[in-house]
Amino acid sequence: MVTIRLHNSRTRVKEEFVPIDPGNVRVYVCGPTVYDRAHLGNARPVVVFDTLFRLLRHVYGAGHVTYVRNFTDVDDKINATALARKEAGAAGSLEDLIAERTEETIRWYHDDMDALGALRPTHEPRATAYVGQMIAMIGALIEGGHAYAKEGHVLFRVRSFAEYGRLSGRSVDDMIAGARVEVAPFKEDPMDFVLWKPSDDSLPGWESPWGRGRPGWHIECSAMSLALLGASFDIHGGGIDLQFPHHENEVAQSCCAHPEAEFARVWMHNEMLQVEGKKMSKSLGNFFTVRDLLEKGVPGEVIRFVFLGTHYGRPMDWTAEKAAGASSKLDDFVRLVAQFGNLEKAKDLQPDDVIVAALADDLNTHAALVALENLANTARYDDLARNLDFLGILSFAQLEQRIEVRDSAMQLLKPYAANLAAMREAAMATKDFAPVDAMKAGLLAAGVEVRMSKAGVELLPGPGFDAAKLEGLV
Ligand SMILES: Nc1ncnc2c1ncn2[C@@H]1O[C@H](COP(=O)(O)OP(=O)(O)OP(=O)(O)O)[C@@H](O)[C@H]1O
Ligand SMILES: [Zn+2]
Repeated sequence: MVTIRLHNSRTRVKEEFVPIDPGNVRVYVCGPTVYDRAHLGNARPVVVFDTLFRLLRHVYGAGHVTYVRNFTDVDDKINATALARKEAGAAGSLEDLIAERTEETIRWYHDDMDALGALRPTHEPRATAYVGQMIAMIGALIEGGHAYAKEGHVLFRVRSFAEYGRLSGRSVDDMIAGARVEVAPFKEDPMDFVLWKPSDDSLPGWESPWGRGRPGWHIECSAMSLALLGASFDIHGGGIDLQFPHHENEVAQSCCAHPEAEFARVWMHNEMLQVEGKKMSKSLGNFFTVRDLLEKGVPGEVIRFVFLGTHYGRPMDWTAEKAAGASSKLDDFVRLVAQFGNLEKAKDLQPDDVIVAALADDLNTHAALVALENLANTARYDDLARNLDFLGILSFAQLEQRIEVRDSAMQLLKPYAANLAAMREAAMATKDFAPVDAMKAGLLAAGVEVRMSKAGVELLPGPGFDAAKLEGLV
């Protein structure tokens, strides 16, 4: 069996990964708060943990991995978005507007992440479907002395958990000194964080022993991971921006509610997608959405390929150069598979050992891409196709479609190639090359790659090939 090694942010070392139950390897990743389109930064953890999911499925079997990624569909940012729409005159109750917004955002999210080749997780729980479990967990925390209710709020008593700060490597006192903790009259200690808060009539709320209210963000993940994966599971992932306070608070809640269990054994954090050295984020306003890029004609496989070029533990920038490089490399791969590969044979192959070993080494995706290129350079075209599919860059279905489009374009271009060859013949005699040049320019404008040599004229569909632009060329 392949040995997987992962950098565990909890222990801060790269460790051999040993699942609690190899028959059911369990992974939880914090998903999006669904109030708006995902920006490119939000897509990074999706690609990173999809790659992990694919590796685990390969090593332990597709039916032996449970991957949970939640939707946070109750949150003050969602309420604010819906309220703004209501104030702008949108029809329907606030609750309807909230439901409409979260449904719409979840659809967008699926469309965008599907385009990046991300497999759907095994479960995608919505927080609003687990409020009962959250209330139960909060009740247990109060009973155990780890939380207290005051003025309709329930707060987690941070000082009751000696290990608070372990995950992010901070002491409680440092945190108080450095953090923007909210001081509130209902808190015993400024570090204490909200498990439950009261909702007035204008806000979504659930009945609870502490009055009508809604959960805090952190308890959502603790309750959903418990419900779907149990009190101890293998891997918990998310962006490094969530390590503190979100993950620290998840640990505190889950470990105090279930002291007999270990919660997440391995913690993995992806570094940030940056814009000029700063985290891409909604609050800084320095973002563009995945949809923006897709609509600009940057296909999902190019985005994924660029992401895989940098190790998840390192910050990275998105640049047009990287996208152009990825795009031309992928075009080369497709051309090679189309010309020399056999997809039916490729489907029977196993993923390449070197690529699997690279991923097993703490998801060394950069090395995996180098190995992929090596398959192309050593004429292993069926393996190339197999591993494009394995890495989620181009599935077999996408490859088939690309090859079909390419073949029909080649068919379409045949008469143009014959024509151009004839024009060149004629120009040799008349010495007037202007018609040849005009034809060539027209073909280039239609995204056609023109190769003219002594041997003849070859026309190939290039990346921006547009058949409609061929009209009127002959
Ligand atoms: N710039 C980024 N690079 C990589 N991952 C990011 C980036 N920004 C957010 N994430 C990750 O995206 C996931 C979804 O997070 P969440 O829904 O909380 O983001 P958000 O609040 O919409 O983003 P923002 O941080 O822009 O306000 C989390 O795992 C988070 O760590
Ligand atoms: Zn979470």
